[in-house]
Amino acid sequence: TDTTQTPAMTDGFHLVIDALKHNDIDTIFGLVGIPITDLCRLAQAQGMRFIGFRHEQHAGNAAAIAGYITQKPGICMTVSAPGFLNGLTALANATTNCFPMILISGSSEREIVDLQQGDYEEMDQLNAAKPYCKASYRINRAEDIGIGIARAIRAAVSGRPGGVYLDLPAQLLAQTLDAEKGRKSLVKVVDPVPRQLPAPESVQRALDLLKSAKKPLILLGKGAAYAQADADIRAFVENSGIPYLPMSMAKGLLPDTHAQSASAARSFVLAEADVVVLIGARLNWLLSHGKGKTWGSVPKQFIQIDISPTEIDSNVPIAAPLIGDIGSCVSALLKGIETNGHSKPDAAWTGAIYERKDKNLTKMAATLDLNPSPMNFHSALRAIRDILKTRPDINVVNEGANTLDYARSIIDMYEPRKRFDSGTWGIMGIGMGYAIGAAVISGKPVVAIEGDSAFGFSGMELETICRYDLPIVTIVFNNNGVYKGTDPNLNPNNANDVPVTSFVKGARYDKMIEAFGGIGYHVTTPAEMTAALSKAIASGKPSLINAVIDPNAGTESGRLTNLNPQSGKK
Ligand SMILES: Cc1ncc(Cn2c(C)c(CCOP(=O)(O)OP(=O)(O)O)sc2=O)c(N)n1
Repeated sequence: TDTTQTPAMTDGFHLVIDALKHNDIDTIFGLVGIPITDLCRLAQAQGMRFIGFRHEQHAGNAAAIAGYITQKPGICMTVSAPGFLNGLTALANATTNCFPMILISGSSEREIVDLQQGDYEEMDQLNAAKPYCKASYRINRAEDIGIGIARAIRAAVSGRPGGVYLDLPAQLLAQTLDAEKGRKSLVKVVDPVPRQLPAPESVQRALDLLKSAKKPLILLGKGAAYAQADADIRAFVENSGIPYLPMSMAKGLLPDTHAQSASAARSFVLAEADVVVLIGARLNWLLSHGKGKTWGSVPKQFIQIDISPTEIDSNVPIAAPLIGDIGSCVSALLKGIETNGHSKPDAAWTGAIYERKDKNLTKMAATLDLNPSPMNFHSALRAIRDILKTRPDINVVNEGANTLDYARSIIDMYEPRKRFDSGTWGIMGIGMGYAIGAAVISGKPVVAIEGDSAFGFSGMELETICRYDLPIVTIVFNNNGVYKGTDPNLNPNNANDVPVTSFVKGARYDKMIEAFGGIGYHVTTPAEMTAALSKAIASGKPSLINAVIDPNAGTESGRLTNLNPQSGKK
């Protein structure tokens, strides 16, 4: 009898899963279909967690948040062409926000696509992705799957984190390879995020500038939260005594109730500071590009920590660039202020900030204490704030216009990497994807505070949330429209036309989640909000609170009203 053993074989399907697992990746967010359905089945069969979505953009957003929380790339898997395109929005958003994720999409055969012969879901995905992500690769041979996935992982997390596109032509998955050769082709990425230390002379320049400051300010961006250098960042703020301002996703690095937080005096400190230390915060539109009336007339000198040298001088001259990873740079500054004879800021500066904070907080408290009917953003958010203050472990997702702007200042955060919002791009639709990503990865409950229009972008994922029985409470701020719900019908030819910003009056979003087995609550007062939110969190079940908000409350575009173009026509 023939005693020669036919060599054991493997295939592209198995090598993709083996390569991900070989790099300690255990979760895939995606939406199946040709050619990845069997790949996702195999992932599950091999013990990976596959979370199936209803739209690829939300799977991608979940993957992005997984990356932000873990510093390992979140994985989103989609079908070719339209599925890839739906995921591309999330990939571009991840890249803009510096969240590490890999969008893996099946694709059509090169020989057909390149001759444009009209393949099923034909698209040149690799080139379509290039402008919107940090790197994009295609793997054509099974023996290259190991190095290809390693390359994608390193590209996603090293340097400035971001989105990577990985293109897998359908035939690649079907290719077979000697099992031993396949095993040897796997690559475990070594030191994917190497420390990048700042030059000593750069550190000294920054310390000398800081020492000369009369009104120093520290600005913490979401990069500072991502860095997971929490203890050193807190020590640098507290040991230097310098007031700090957290950007929205950096809230919680230090508790928002911290004495050195200048959030309640944001306008004052941005205008009055003379030396500003930027830690993981870029001078983009969120910071008025570092110039103009936001920054007042006091000349500013910036110390900027960034991993990328070309970020420096992007908008305004930077007096003391510190290039390196945030952990290494903050650690160097922390050591330096101890040895460089740094003294705490003048009491005149910290006292002025305290005074301004106190005045602003008193003014805000007055609005918060009002209890109008129907509820407005403030009265609803006050009830939510008082519940969340008792549960610092709960993740908060937040999007909308007024809902985003008011929640950012009213809902205090106490722990890092617990607030996920529209971020650098101001994108709507991140809600349910971010909530699922945060719940799956952190294992902690999520409260998603959503404008009703914002919720609409990802609302169908309520079914996903119920299917995986995730402890996510979605609160819809229901004011019957985009921004507000009070626009008139402007159509001179149709008295029954619908105003461009309006939604169904009195919509009951709480009934939506009941359709999938979740628990719905309908609230019209802060007291009802308090009761419903407490019950929903305690239940640990997928829940939705439909919060009726006064359609007249708020402003168009929230605080961005001024970005709406105004015609010069008189
Ligand atoms: C993908 C996408 N589409 C549209 C917008 C424009 N937009 C939209 C549609 C917003 C929603 C505002 O309505 P809302 O009900 O969610 O907010 P309120 O909190 O003001 O009620 S905020 C905003 O900038 C966007 N930012 N992103």
